[in-house]
Amino acid sequence: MSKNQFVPQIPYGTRDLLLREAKQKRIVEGSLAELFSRWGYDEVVTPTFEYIETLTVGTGSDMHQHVFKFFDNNNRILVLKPDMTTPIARVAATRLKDGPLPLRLFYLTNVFRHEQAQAGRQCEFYQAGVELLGAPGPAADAEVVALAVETMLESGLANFQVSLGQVDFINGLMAESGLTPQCQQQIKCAMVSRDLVGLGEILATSGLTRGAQALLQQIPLLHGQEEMLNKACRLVNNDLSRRALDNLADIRRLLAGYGVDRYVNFDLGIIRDFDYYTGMVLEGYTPGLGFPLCGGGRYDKMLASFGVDNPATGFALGIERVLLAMERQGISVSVPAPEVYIAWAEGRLSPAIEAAQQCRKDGRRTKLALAPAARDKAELLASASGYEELIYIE
Ligand SMILES: N[C@@H](Cc1c[nH]c[nH+]1)C(=O)O
Repeated sequence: MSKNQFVPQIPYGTRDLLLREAKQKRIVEGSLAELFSRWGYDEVVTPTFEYIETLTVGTGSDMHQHVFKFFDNNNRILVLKPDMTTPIARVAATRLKDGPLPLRLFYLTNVFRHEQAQAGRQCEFYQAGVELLGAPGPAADAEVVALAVETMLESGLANFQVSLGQVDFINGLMAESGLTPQCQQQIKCAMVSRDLVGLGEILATSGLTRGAQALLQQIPLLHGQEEMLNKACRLVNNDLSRRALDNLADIRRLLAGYGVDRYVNFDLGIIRDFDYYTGMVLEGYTPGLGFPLCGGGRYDKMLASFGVDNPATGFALGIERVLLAMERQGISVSVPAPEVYIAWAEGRLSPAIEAAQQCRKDGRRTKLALAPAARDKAELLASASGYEELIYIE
């Protein structure tokens, strides 16, 4: 073997989805596409890459470090899309701006973010999601939360929870504290990564009173059912946070009508890694997976950045994360078995082709042997590969 033999590799954070995995992905995506259309959502497909100015609208400065960048022939910077919310906001504010509102759009796509790769968390990954544009208020948020729950049920998961937070709850507390924007940002970063020790250290040097520190330190621990919202309401002293809690209670009331409220709880410590959220935020979790299966929320300012001032809300689900959770929980996606294997004796290829074409016309999954084989060998091969039927042409 030559010393410099070429070993083909794939880039960091990418994966080949082979055979069964690719089939499972397609089955899950197919059933989600049907679910979304049953809820009145229409599919959109946008370019894989766009100009950096477009795709980083509202995502926060941190996102610049996480996008894959390259240049076009005119030296303009392009990026691979890190999510679909921004491209959909662009489409809604441009080509779809004169259509009736609200707009209900869905997507199934790969997205790209530079991350520390691990199982269920690659740099290229697949999302199924919806965006509901042009509708303010809890009715739209409740629809999105209910659909997030249905999405996970449709994928085959049973053991999961969708947690709801509200960015204005934390914003109100930050404003109440009088901390500098820089210190507020540090606190939010510690909360995004659920780093309670780091949060404690930042608060200890923040100059806040002990009472104010204790209040902010408690935020990540504020999760539970509706009683927790009442408890949180007693802790805060500002209208923004109180209105945020009322908003969550309104959404929760509507969710009861969808029959999904047992899958929903509250977590006031949720801070998403995109800066564009302006209201309710959601994250879906399942045991055994240390990161959310789905995430989303309300983003009422993003469309204004594209020139059309409309509210919006939505969520996206990580397809590989769902498949990984199902595998870990022993839930199988039933992949259709191969149906017919057509083998043939020496000189009988033409009638075998005819037989194969007939089976395919009849809608049966059919594989045709490409070389002659003895019947006993063909029988062995067909049963080892799990075919339902062998047709042997002699
Ligand atoms: N784009 C977000 C999810 C989302 C959809 N709509 C609103 N938020 C993400 O990838 O996490």
